[in-house]
Amino acid sequence: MEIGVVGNGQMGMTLEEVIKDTSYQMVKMWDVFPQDETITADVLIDFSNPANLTNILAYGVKNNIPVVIATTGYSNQELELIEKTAEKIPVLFSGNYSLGVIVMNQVVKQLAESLGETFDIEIIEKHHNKKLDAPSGTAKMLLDSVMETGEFTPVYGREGIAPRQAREVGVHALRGGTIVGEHEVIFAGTDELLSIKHEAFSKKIFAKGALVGAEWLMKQGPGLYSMEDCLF
Ligand SMILES: NC(=O)C1=CN([C@@H]2O[C@H](COP(=O)(O)OP(=O)(O)OC[C@H]3O[C@@H](n4cnc5c(N)ncnc54)[C@H](OP(=O)(O)O)[C@@H]3O)[C@@H](O)[C@H]2O)C=CC1
Ligand SMILES: O=C(O)C1=N[C@H](C(=O)O)C[C@H](O)C1
Repeated sequence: MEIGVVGNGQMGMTLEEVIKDTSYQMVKMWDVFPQDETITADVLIDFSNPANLTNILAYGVKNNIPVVIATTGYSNQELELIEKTAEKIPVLFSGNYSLGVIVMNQVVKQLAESLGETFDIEIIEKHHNKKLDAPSGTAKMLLDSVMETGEFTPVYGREGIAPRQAREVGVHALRGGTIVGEHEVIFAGTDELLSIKHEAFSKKIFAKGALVGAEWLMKQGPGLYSMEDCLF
């Protein structure tokens, strides 16, 4: 598999390192993806910035190349563009490519179905002090899973007199040091609390997951896929 890597920051460099231990080749790496790229690859993997999205998707469509999107922090308009483009080429999109988080997301859905009526749900994410977007792509994915199960209102942080309302889902973003990524969802009931937490100890888990996704995506037709589609 010949891979084009978009992003030569922390994740791009981690992916390059991980690719070296496989039979795959990295054909090129970009920080800013140009409008007129001519190089060919079997698949693009993007760990960069939403600013690259339009050019990446246009390149994918023009050359009929599948795209794995790992960048986070997209606007609703950009998410619509991803959906539209996936009608033409295979696109894999996940706020998190680690196996643990994908399974956690499934469990959160089940817990929200069972407990959402009676327990209070809060999502807490912690990341390094270089992270640009908040809340994290993973926190948004976990929130979407809760929202699928019923009528909930997201509340992003609290300040001042802000008593909790029924069916709120609190979402809290913490930033500091070199935390790789931590996500916790708590289900707080009367006199009991259930929580599920994932901690990443290395960025390699995301790179390895994206490669599993890329290999799988190359065998799919046009469509918008999740890592759940890929793994289960
Ligand atoms: N889905 C997942 O599993 C994971 C997703 N991510 C996401 O991947 C993305 C990259 O993360 P990470 O490598 O840590 O970030 P870095 O800041 O280390 O790297 C960002 C890269 O994007 C490039 N870039 C291109 N255009 C812009 C722009 N307009 N503004 C800023 N950067 C730009 C940077 O180029 P330059 O250096 O020239 O500025 C750099 O190569 C983030 O969105 C992050 O949330 C991260 C880990 C896991
Ligand atoms: O920016 C990061 O570092 C990470 N971003 C992803 C997110 O926004 O959820 C995934 C992971 O937690 C690391």
